[in-house]
Amino acid sequence: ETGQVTASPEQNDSEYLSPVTIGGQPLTLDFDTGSADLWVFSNSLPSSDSAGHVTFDPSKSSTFTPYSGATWQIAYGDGSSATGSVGFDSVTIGGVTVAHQAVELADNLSGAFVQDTQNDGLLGLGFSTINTIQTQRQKTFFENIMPSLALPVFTANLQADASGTYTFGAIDAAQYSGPIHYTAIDSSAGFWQFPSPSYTIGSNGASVPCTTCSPAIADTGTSLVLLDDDVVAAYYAQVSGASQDQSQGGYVFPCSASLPDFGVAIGSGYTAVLAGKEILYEDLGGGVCYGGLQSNAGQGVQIFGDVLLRHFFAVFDGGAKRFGLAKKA
Ligand SMILES: Cc1ccc(-c2noc([C@H]3C[C@@H](O)CN3)n2)cc1F
Repeated sequence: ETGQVTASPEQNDSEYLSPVTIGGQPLTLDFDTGSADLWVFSNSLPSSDSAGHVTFDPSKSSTFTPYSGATWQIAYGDGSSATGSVGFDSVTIGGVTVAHQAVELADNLSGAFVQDTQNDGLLGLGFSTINTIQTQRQKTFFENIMPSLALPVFTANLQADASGTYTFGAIDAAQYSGPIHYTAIDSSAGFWQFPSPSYTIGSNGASVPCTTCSPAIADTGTSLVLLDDDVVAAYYAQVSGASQDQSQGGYVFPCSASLPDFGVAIGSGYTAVLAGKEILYEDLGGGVCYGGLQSNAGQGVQIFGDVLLRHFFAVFDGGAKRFGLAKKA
């Protein structure tokens, strides 16, 4: 079987939200290839936290079964966090259903989630080695559905400031053109992780080998592209007027600045290039703009988020354990 759902951007394409039905209840979730928990706002949250959000009410689902004693607690790259209890229910995405999916019910979460009222929770599409359910971690929606899919894959066709698509079980030829450039992934850390051994700066920039570059992960749940400090410094050294602004939390530059193209290696065979203008992430006002390339704060992994992914058609191949990018159709 195959299924397809829309991916709708929030402001600044900061995240993409997709419709999911859980126990017959429709919710809007942030699909995140950088984590492996499926959690939702639930009616056990204080109303001060759930105001403005759609909440899942297990008592209204005829198919919900509690997983008594199980708990979960998760923290995200930006410091946001959530915790709660666990049950199992039927989860449907684009007509594709897992009957017995672990569903994590938030009964406590950090402010950023409360304020983000379009978002009713997250759906992890990483590997369940990083699922946080204790004492027995549970599989993701994709891991559960994979054996029933026509192809053991899902694709992300995110768009800049427009509605895109997640597709499960097929690589839709109508969504891309030319070859898909694959790299093998190492899922041992729970991510869609691959080496990124070089980068390019400028339209005819030579490829800079980067033997010390951290491996990269494809992360639909991260808005920006977070790079090793030496790489991001090398880029903004080419942008006149760029500086690191502590108050804004990263590199800013004059909105009128000329931005060089930037390319990152996807494994050793392909360099994904972003046009300079695609690196202007947000206009902060006063002629100051915030960059889409920022530091990974020495995390030891480079995070290729939506600023990169929204310019490509991305294939997450769970069968062959590989990740691929292609030009959009
Ligand atoms: C308010 C809010 C905060 C964070 C996130 C978030 N979702 O995915 C991720 C990245 C970072 C890494 O943790 C896994 N993928 N971050 C979503 C939110 F709605």
